[in-house]
Amino acid sequence: MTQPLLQVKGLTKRFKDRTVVRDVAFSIAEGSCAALLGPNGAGKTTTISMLAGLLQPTSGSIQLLDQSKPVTDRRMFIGYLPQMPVFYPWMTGREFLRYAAELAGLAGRDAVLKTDEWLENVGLQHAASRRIGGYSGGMKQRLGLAQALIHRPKLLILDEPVSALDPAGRKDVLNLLQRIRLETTVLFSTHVLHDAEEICDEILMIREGEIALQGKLDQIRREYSEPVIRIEVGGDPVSLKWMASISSKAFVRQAEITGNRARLTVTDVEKASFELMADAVSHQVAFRKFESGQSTLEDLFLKVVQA
Ligand SMILES: Nc1ncnc2c1ncn2[C@@H]1O[C@H](COP(=O)(O)OP(=O)(O)OP(=O)(O)O)[C@@H](O)[C@H]1O
Repeated sequence: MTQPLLQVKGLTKRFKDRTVVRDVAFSIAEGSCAALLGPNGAGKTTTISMLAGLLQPTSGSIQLLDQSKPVTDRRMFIGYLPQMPVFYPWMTGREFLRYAAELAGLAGRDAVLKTDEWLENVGLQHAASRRIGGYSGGMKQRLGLAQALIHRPKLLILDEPVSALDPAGRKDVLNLLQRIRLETTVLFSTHVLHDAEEICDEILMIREGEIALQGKLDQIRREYSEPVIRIEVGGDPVSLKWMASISSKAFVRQAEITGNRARLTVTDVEKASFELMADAVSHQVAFRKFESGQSTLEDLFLKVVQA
């Protein structure tokens, strides 16, 4: 069993009379990659800021553990990249990273060596002598990652690391995170499920400041996947009337019908497909689309978020 690296209990943050993070509890095992997933305003940045030590919790505990022993030097243990990292645009990439290395406690030759090593790791060696003001969003984010990792932290915490990037920048940063996660435990926040699915093995879904769902991605996928049928019919009165009647079928557990489209959660996908088709043919319904399969994590995410 892998050791927990981070243990959070009862974490709560109130701003004046408003509670924006409420009784959040989770733990992150060494070597895992966890996504804190939630819609805008769910409380991701507030939670991450408390974990990074930038915001004082109203109550609750955050424990960092190294081989089961409490960590005292948080600065060396954690690498952190905020949602909007601030760079000095007049500095070169190399100057900035050297400065970051010194701030992280590295000195002299060690700082120089680490600076070069990380410029190369994030693919910025050729741009190292250029001013950051001329960097693209993806380059800045890679520089931010190098800054967060230069002191070899055990835990890397990132707040929406790819949200502001174009598809190419996003891919660059996700690839880099994929590589890093082989040796560093990663926690990152995102409101994009796809980003979480791409590199993470654990998810924590947060909604209105509370954890709505958490666990291993595979397990959640298995546990919550349900047989689903999606139908689209023509806009004629006969088809629409039939559509409005299908939610009462015995095999339909849940129906979301909007006009000529329906998404049905059913008990048995084969039986339901057969009966729906036979019924539609006998009523002369104009089918445009009929799709059967399992619900996706996206369906679950939307359900959790919209609940
Ligand atoms: N300093 C503050 N004072 C008062 N309310 C705050 C403060 N910081 C955040 N909030 C509120 O707390 C809630 C959660 O904000 P937070 O930034 O943590 O959400 P988020 O999930 O990171 O959202 P986003 O994806 O938009 O960044 C929001 O309603 C926000 O307005």
